[in-house]
Amino acid sequence: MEFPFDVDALFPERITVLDQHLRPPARRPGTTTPARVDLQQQIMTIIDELGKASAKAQHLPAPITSASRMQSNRHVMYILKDTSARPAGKGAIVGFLKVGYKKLFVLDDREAHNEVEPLCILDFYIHESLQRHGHGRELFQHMLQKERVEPHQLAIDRPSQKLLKFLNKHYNLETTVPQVNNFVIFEGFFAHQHPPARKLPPKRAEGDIKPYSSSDREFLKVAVEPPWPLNRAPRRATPPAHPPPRSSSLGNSPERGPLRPFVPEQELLRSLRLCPPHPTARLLLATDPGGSPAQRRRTR
Ligand SMILES: CC(=O)SCCNC(=O)CCNC(=O)[C@H](O)C(C)(C)COP(=O)(O)OP(=O)(O)OC[C@H]1O[C@@H](n2cnc3c(N)ncnc32)[C@H](O)[C@@H]1OP(=O)(O)O
Repeated sequence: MEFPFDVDALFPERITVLDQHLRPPARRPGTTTPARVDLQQQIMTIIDELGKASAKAQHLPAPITSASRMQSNRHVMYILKDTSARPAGKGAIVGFLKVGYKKLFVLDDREAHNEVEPLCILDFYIHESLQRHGHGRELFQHMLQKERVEPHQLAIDRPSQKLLKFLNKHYNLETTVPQVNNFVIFEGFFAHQHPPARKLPPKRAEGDIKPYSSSDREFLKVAVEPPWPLNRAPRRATPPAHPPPRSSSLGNSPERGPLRPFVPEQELLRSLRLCPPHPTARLLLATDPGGSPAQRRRTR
């Protein structure tokens, strides 16, 4: 992937690691140094283009990786440059891997909920012309070493078939532990929780708790939709004009339909007993004059 500026000078190392600050790496001695703001603009251009290419490769309706999303999240991007081909002496980018810690509720093999904060594979892309040349493995290995994690300790955000094959081939990851969210975890995930699953800080104030295992890809569906099960259609006296969304089963992501009115209170409370609380639900209960504190406690 080529750019109209000198990628080779911008990223002196074969693999560059970027965090939310998008700081330009130190340049090689003797290279002219453009203004810092220009360098950061170049980095933002690279990230945006990589995000678009990755989305296209995965048939996503919109990129899940962009410079602005990097700046507003605590994700880490590993970017691999091509050190062999140097078109017009400006270098090229081979691909990237994006990771980040996320608080998730995952099921173990006894189907019990566990609150964990593992390192997650969020986005991964190698340029089409260079796939199956070992570049993906090189990036992945580098990330594992830097982050000090073992492959079975990772959670993967809705992996593609190619990524599942990749993980199987290079890391023998095959048997998954079925989940009800979009993350895939493999056998062995629960065997070693320290590290990488970060020790969680003391219980946060209720308002701070994030939605149920929110995937980075959620916003691709309906941006303002509340999470499952709050998005289920209310019971209706007359049949709906359209068939209801497919029901979910263990191991599959719940199918999300378009934004619907909230479920009736009793059904909502029943659903909430089955899953961790969500701020939207708390807001509903807090504004409901009939919702007693006892009812509210049941949602914890
Ligand atoms: C959470 C997420 O990010 S999900 C999205 C993952 N990204 C994508 O699907 C985008 C398109 N794919 C890619 O960019 C790349 O194929 C990656 C990132 C998945 C792997 O990078 P590569 O450089 O191709 O991997 P690398 O060369 O190190 O390993 C090759 C192995 O990956 C798997 N793989 C890679 N491409 C394919 C493919 N087209 N079909 C099937 N398996 C594939 C295979 O196991 C392959 O081994 P094989 O060639 O012996 O069958």
